[in-house]
Amino acid sequence: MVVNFSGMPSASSIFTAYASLSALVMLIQTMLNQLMPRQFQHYIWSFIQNYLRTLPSNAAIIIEERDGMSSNEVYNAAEIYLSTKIRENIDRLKVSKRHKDNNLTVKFAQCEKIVDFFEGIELEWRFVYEEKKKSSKVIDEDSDNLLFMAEKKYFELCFNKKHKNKVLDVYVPFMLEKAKSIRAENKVVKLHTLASSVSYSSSILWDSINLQHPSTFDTLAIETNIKKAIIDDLDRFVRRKEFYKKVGKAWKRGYLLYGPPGTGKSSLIAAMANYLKFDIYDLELTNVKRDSDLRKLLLRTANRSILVIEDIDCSVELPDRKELMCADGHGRPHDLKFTLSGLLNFIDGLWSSCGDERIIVFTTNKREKLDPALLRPGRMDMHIHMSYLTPDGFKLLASTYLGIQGHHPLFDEIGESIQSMKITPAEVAEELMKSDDPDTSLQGLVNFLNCKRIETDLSKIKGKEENEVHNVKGLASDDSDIEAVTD
Ligand SMILES: Nc1ncnc2c1ncn2[C@@H]1O[C@H](COP(=O)(O)OP(=O)(O)OP(=O)(O)O)[C@@H](O)[C@H]1O
Ligand SMILES: [Mg+2]
Repeated sequence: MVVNFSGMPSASSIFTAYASLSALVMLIQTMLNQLMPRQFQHYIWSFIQNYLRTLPSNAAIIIEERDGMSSNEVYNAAEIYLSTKIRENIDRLKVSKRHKDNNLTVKFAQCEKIVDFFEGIELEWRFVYEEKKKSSKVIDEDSDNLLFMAEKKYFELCFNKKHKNKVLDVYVPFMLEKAKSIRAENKVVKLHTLASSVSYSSSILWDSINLQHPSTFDTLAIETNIKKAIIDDLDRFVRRKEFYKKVGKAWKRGYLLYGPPGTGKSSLIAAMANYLKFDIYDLELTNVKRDSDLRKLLLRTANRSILVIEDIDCSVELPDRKELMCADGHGRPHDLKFTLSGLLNFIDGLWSSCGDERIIVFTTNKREKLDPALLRPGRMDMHIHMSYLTPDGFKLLASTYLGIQGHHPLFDEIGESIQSMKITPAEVAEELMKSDDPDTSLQGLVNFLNCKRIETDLSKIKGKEENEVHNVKGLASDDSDIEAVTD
């Protein structure tokens, strides 16, 4: 952190001076705004500031918006931190909202001040905005954009000189941390998907939209102990930065979600993202043609994110690298397709060591169809079985979809049916959405479950009959051909 100290007057005297001057300052400001040209206003302001700086025993930290060509993290943090103090402290506010934001951004306007108290220290913040006479061109290091610098913005933080070390060593880091957690709280979770115009020649890019999936751990109907184990695992993962460093492992975690369609695999991923406020990168393997594309895409994923590869069993044929080398004929690695080993090695190696707090999730309907390389111990840290609905899971759905908190006369009947059949949460959720009236919805569900039971019984009978015919045929053709019988 680069600190810019101005040789400064005393905090108490500057505060007293500000206090007594404050009314006068407001008056002058109003007059200036109305009567004088902008340049002259600026001159008067500089004069007042310089006068205040001559007061003894005060220190001030200047926090400029930019540090040379790159943006200043302390400035950004100060802006966020102070936005939480603004409403109660000052009356002139700047309010804005970008399209992608959920909340209003509140900043304080030129020459307003905020007094903050930290462990008995009084700290006064002021925001200063200066227009430069001549604009200068610089390249923004963060975004590579060309900027025209026609203004200078900075915060001035004044306090008593004797607290200089504490302010620098404790208060400023405290403010940085606070800003980080506020930023995380307000973060809009994004869903990154592959840009649609994909061809062999053009490179593939991520496209992002706000994740609108409302699934949370509260709305997810899965067994309570599984839910708790997942939440505990995620919590442990995010707080273990030092642990991963100590043991020399990349800070990443892999989850394999498996189970029938409609049991909540995708909903669980959304719940994880909403819980951690991590962005999701949905990697559609069918759109990726080459190992090199895959590497590029993976390297363009941000930290604190979840990389998702859905339906890994059927999304793409992943031939083994050896086969491809043979196909090439010269023993050269083939680049026209990508390989499962390429994917897994890259994820385990370079990708995870290039970033922090990476989560990777694979989903499948059929775990038994997966390549053994994926199931190898240590590859995926947690295998989560998403199964059919349980009576408890149903109660949670009834509470989320219909607002029924306690018991309902139809619950026992529905519970018994759910217990004895394979019903997915998706099927039940669909039934519960059919009416606004809870009684009608539940009755609809009872009817649905009865029909399903009849269908299941019928198909069982049909299956049994076919099996019997099959057995008789097998025995008739060849007594020893047990394989044919069992097939
Ligand atoms: N466990 C669950 N808890 C709450 N709602 C669920 C659950 N499972 C499914 N649903 C509901 O069913 C819909 C479909 O579920 P989801 O897409 O998460 O299933 P999936 O397991 O990913 O299915 P697929 O294997 O077809 O991708 C969800 O939008 C949600 O409304
Ligand atoms: Mg899914």
